[in-house]
Amino acid sequence: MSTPHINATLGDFAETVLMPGDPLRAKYIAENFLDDAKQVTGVRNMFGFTGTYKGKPVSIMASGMGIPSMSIYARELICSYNVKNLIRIGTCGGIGSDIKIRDVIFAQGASTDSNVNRARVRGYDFAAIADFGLLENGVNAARNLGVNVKVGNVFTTDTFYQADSTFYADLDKLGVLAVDMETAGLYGVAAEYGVKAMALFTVSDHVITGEATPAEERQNTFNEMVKIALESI
Ligand SMILES: O=P(O)(O)O[C@H]1O[C@H](CO)[C@@H](O)[C@H]1O
Ligand SMILES: O=c1cc[nH]c(=O)[nH]1
Repeated sequence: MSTPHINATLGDFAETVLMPGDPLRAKYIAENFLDDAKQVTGVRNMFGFTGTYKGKPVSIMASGMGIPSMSIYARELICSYNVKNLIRIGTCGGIGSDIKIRDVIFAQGASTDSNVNRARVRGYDFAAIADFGLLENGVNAARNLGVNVKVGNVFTTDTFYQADSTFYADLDKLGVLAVDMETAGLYGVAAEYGVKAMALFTVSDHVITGEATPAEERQNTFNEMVKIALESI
């Protein structure tokens, strides 16, 4: 059995799937963190792998960039492959003045300029939130690994290149920690189908100060976040 975008068979995915945006990061994680990893899907090069971490089955599946792409993969994983826990492991742009590049941030909630979640509630606001259990496990795993994390509201945008950069200052005043492009969509899909979702990120750049992580350091901070996610399951 396959879906329009995933050519795996039922049983190929574990109940818990970690989702980076980038397919090559999915491959990197499978090769460097999992035991007995095998590729289970590759339609459009949106790679998915299943293996074990410390004996527990886990899958890694890329989401691509943006809410529409994430929503397609999340929906197909849930409805056709019985996935129950979706954990986004991404990069984000820092917004808050106390957010530094390389920080790890958990998205307790995700605001958005997309209409997808309002469409789910007849045009009203929908508070897109992380599953509390996944969030708690993630924060505890970070504490056990000695990693300081920030937890709060993020903003999921459809527009990577904002025309008006003062928008970020407005978000900062509202306490929004960071910007990404998928989390509000993931939380909306998970709520619609009654499964659990959570997102954590490493801060790759700061959208107000312009500071960015040097490429060679990006992998190290990314590894830290992957370890937190894997230890949390
Ligand atoms: O690193 P990933 O997980 O792709 O996340 C961030 O990076 C992409 C933009 O460069 C968007 O997908 C954004 O959400
Ligand atoms: O979505 C994202 C991710 C990283 N940096 C940004 O500015 N935006």
